[in-house]
Amino acid sequence: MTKPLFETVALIGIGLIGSSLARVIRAKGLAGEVAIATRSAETLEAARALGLGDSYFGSNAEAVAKADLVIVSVPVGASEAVAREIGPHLKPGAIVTDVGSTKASVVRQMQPHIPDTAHFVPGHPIAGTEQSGPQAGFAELFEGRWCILTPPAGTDAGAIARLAEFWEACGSTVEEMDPDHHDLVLAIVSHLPHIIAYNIVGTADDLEAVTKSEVIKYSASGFRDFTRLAASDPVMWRDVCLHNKDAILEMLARFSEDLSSLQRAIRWGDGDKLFELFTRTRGIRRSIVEAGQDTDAPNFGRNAPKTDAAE
Ligand SMILES: NC(=O)C1=CN([C@@H]2O[C@H](COP(=O)(O)OP(=O)(O)OC[C@H]3O[C@@H](n4cnc5c(N)ncnc54)[C@H](O)[C@@H]3O)[C@@H](O)[C@H]2O)C=CC1
Ligand SMILES: O=C(O)C(=O)Cc1ccc(O)cc1
Repeated sequence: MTKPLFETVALIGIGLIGSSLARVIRAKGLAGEVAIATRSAETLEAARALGLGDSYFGSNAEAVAKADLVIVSVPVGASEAVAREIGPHLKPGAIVTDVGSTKASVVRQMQPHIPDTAHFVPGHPIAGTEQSGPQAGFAELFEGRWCILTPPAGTDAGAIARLAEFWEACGSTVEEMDPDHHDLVLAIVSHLPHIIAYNIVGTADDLEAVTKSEVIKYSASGFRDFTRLAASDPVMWRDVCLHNKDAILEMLARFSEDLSSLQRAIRWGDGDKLFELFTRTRGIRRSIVEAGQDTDAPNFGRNAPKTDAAE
């Protein structure tokens, strides 16, 4: 086995993403030692039972003391609390990163607590599923996926390169981006689809005539795809909405305008307009498939083993 990229990696938060990292680190020998801390004692015990790490800590501060790389994988609303706890205990030269789905807010929350002696390089793997918890992770999650890094100006280039090397070893392709740009792009390609899914499933559930058994019985694959997204973790997605508020509201405004236009076309029987839009969007799907970005739905969970939580 080749030399590990990092002597000790600390994983703060051991849910879907943290546990997938633990598994790929072990599978590819990317660290000499993996230290794990998470908020609840129950989750820590679950991680221990799954054998995800080498050492387990009830305190985030204790877990980072020896670490060369610290990866924070918690809901974005918990980022500041975690940074405040770990900041004073970081080893000089340590790299601190995160995996949060929003970036500008995470930078605002964490950066003030990271000492100058450490390197802060925020990140976001564009890889996940609707599941959560330490049982849900799998080593192949990051394979063939993008990982976006949003280092603040002036970040040590060597630290960025080492983190990029880590993500590449996990199977990802790394891109650098400005945090605000990241938040705008992700608002339309990831956050809005989830919000729309939560909304349509909620609307269907509210309609007495098609509730419960009929929603399940007659749901065609289109609606089923929405129910998968709408089964995503409520804490995580509450935090994404609260912490990428401006970009999401901007994209929702655009979305509502376009939806009104579609509504008008249906009301006035404007078949040409409907045909033009549906033809254009079909082309977009085809170009995604041709680019090898998608094989078949559901895209993001393609390698996920079936677990009870998935049912
Ligand atoms: N689920 C997904 O598909 C993806 C999620 N992300 C991001 O990754 C992060 C983690 O998400 P998941 O792993 O899916 O969530 P999860 O719910 O599976 O795991 C979250 C973990 O954080 C722990 N935690 C919460 N507050 C904490 C605190 N103060 N200190 C220590 N641990 C704490 C929980 O105990 C749990 O182990 C989120 O920021 C999310 O936006 C990024 C890409 C994909
Ligand atoms: O399950 C899906 O379809 C996803 O979209 C997973 C996902 C969720 C959040 C992210 O920040 C990145 C990927």
